[in-house]
Amino acid sequence: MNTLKKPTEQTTVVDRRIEKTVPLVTPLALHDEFPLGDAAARTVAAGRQAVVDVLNGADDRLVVVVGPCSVHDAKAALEYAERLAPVAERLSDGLLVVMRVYFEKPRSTLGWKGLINDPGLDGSGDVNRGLRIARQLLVQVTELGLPVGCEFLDPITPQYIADTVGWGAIGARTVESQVHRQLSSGLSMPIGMKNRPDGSIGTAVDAIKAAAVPHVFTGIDHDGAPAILHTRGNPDCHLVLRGSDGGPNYDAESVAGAVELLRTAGLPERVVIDASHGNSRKDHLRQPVVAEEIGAQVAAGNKAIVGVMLESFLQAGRQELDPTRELTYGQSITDACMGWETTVETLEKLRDAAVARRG
Ligand SMILES: O=C[C@H](O)[C@H](O)COP(=O)(O)O
Ligand SMILES: C=C(OP(=O)(O)O)C(=O)O
Repeated sequence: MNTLKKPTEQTTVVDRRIEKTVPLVTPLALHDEFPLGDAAARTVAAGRQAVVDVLNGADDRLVVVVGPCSVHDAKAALEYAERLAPVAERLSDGLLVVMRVYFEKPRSTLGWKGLINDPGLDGSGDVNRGLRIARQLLVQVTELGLPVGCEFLDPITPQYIADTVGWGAIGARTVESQVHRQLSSGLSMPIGMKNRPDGSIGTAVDAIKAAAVPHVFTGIDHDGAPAILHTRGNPDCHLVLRGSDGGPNYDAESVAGAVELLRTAGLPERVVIDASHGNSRKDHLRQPVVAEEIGAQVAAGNKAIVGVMLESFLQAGRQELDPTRELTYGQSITDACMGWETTVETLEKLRDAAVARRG
């Protein structure tokens, strides 16, 4: 219910297209309900620092951000995390594994906008429930010792979940947005800036520069009260090459071009490469091939490649969100993902590539 009291004349001009307003849980209440324990907080802090060390060349491993395109079922996502944790440990001499736990989906036009926005998968928009499920899962995954990666899309939600996140992304569709650049300047973890869907890398380079410095913008504080946020600037933003509508940009020539752009901009020469999206043309069968080609560049000594992103779930492929039939357990309802076995093989090859580069 909108409770603003207004004179009659004003009621004819205010909120003409707001159907209803529902109170939102406060960040503090959600933190109290699902607290991040000491061990989980250590996982977050250590994960962030390890990513920064890889970005800065102090750690010669590859960061691999791997997991479902989106979480729509917390049970399946937790099962995935339970499988991933021991694999991450086994390959930790070459890889720093961060699990993709994505709750916010930017859409090209329309579509399901992710579990925080619509946990019922039916357009009912129960954001309070979505935030609860999301935070609980994030805490559970970090309790397994796995650092978590999220895309930040809504400028309000970080207050609810950002303390659990080890690595963040600003997506291809929002990398040009001042709101997201300001937000990144205040986020506590390293942020990957993706190239634009049309392929513009310059826009992501601009985002890295913009987020590196302090900003002042409006948001909410932990009590949920409106607040003016003064940020410190984020020195740990970096480029993510995700291909484009026109084709991939993971090949050696494209990577060299991107690194040159970073060098010319006076930025550290480091890139994460997303093997999915424009680089696989959203074909999950292409992802292991792309990852292998990225691995070959790494094994040949390319030190600018500091990370790889993979979209992977328990079951290969994707399914339509169809209310008339039951969903297949552990399969993506957004972009197609690699299945579990292929994921493990791909991670093992990337680990070998990182170890070969060291040698
Ligand atoms: O990662 C997921 C999708 O690529 C992204 O949300 C855009 O999806 P859409 O083009 O199907 O809307
Ligand atoms: C939406 C995503 O990617 P992009 O912004 O590159 O399309 C994603 O990684 O979920």
